[in-house]
Amino acid sequence: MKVITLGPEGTYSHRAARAVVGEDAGDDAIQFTESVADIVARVADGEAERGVVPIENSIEGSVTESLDALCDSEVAVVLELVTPIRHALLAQGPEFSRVVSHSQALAQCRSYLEENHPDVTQEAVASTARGVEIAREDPTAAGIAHPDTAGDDLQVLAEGIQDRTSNATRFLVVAPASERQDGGGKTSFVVYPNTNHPGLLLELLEPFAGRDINLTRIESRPSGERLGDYVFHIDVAAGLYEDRTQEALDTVESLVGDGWVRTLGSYDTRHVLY
Ligand SMILES: O=C(O)C(=O)C[C@]1(C(=O)O)C=C[C@@H](O)C=C1
Repeated sequence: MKVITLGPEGTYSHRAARAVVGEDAGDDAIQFTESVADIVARVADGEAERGVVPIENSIEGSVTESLDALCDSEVAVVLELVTPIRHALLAQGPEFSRVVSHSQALAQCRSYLEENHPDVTQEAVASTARGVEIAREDPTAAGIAHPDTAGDDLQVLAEGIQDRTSNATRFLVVAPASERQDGGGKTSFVVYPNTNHPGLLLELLEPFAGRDINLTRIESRPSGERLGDYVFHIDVAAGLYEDRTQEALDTVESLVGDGWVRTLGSYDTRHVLY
């Protein structure tokens, strides 16, 4: 199975993608791109069978680029992967003047950096692994990434530098929309009401609450159409195979007259340790 994820090699997304292709898969089973939106678009276009994208971190919250990509391209979600994230500080030596990493990784290590390296500048790049590549070429740069990315030429200056030991990131495995599943313990929807009136959100959530369906997450993102206009990402702890989920979905669809509801499908959760 061809899987595409965030590169270059060595990102946390790459580590999560390995769980999808299996340990025995060849090197060419995983392809890389440096944009999350591109991962989702290439799966939607049928160029890759699966895509692995980070969606939410326990410290820093949503990966908004991924949420927006799920609105812009039509795909299905077929699996959720949850992995612990333990960051290391990597550089050619202990003297460096800038830290280069993914914005999520920098934010997850905010307290550590403030306490230990208050004077270094912080630069966000497309991935943790891209930051490591920069550190490999530039002695003034340090990366924040998985310690295994250090190789022979970088020193692991500190390990476990995330602000909480419980740090974990949730990844979604996306597939072409035709592979949308009804089976699984969770279901994701994207709802664009395209209207606004008092109690609208309450009306959209009542169909779930009234059927005893637990919401595991709701996130609003700007629709991009106009200020104050939102798209809602809703995850529930129920599968589409259940009557109660179908009934709730029918009610939500009837509420969004000029808007739309995208059903991303049902899926299970796998916890991946590495
Ligand atoms: O840069 C990486 O290594 C990624 O896979 C991206 C990403 C993210 O977007 O959250 C994945 C897991 C960690 O939370 C840090 C960065």
